[in-house]
Amino acid sequence: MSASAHILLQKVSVEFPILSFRERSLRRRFMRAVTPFKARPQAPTHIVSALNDVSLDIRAGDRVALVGANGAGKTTLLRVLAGIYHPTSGSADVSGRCLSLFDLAAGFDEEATGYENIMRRGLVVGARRAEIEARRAEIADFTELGDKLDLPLRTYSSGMLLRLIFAVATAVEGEIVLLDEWIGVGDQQFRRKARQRLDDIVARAGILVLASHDIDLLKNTCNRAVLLQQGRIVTTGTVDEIIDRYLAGTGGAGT
Ligand SMILES: Nc1ncnc2c1ncn2[C@@H]1O[C@H](COP(=O)(O)OP(=O)(O)OP(=O)(O)O)[C@@H](O)[C@H]1O
Repeated sequence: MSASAHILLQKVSVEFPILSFRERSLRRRFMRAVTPFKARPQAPTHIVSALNDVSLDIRAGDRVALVGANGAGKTTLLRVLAGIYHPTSGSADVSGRCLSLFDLAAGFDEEATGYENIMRRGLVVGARRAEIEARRAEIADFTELGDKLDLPLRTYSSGMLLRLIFAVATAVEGEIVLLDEWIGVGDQQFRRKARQRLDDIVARAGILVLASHDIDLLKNTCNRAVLLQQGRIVTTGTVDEIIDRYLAGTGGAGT
């Protein structure tokens, strides 16, 4: 297990400015472009505050459960840790290589072959070209897709696609593993194999951050938990304490 992994979030907020539908229409955008600046009406925007003043110190050995109702900010927090979103204010320092096991379909190209996609997606998850080339045969073997890897992705069944996506996403190791729900893919036999691979990756990681609504999974996998509500941390503690509190409705949906 990597002992050097460390995450330090200090007062992190993430806001999304939302343009109104009217403002996004092509005609409106054209009119704005041709209207002198002073004569333009103010853009009617709405701001969604997805994370608000979030501070966390996560160290090697921590298996952190992100707990909260729909829209609480769990995925946004994972995306900040993965470097996909930058904080609107505050700072996010993440030391250690991150393996982001969510948004898995990003970086795949329907028209490219399975083999070409192994390289494309590998680069998206931050692996080096030489590293992916060295692991190409192992990734191909893991998918059990054989000659189908020479065909474009658009010819794959959904199960075949998931095998490829999972095999590539888990081909490189991370000191920090970020998971948005546990991944279960494929038919029964592949699912067992995938579960074993994921268990091994998590066991070797220095830090795990797992967002899920599956209480048993969180209790069995994590040792710490963070309860989020409307983008704010309500409380942190042991996974049992926090889940009991969440289930009791303190920080749950609608509270
Ligand atoms: N790209 C975006 N643009 C605008 N608002 C967003 C965006 N992403 C998230 N949000 C908003 O931020 C808030 C937090 O969303 P997030 O996806 O982080 O919640 P979550 O806790 O992961 O929810 P769930 O359990 O449903 O997956 C929600 O109000 C959501 O509507």
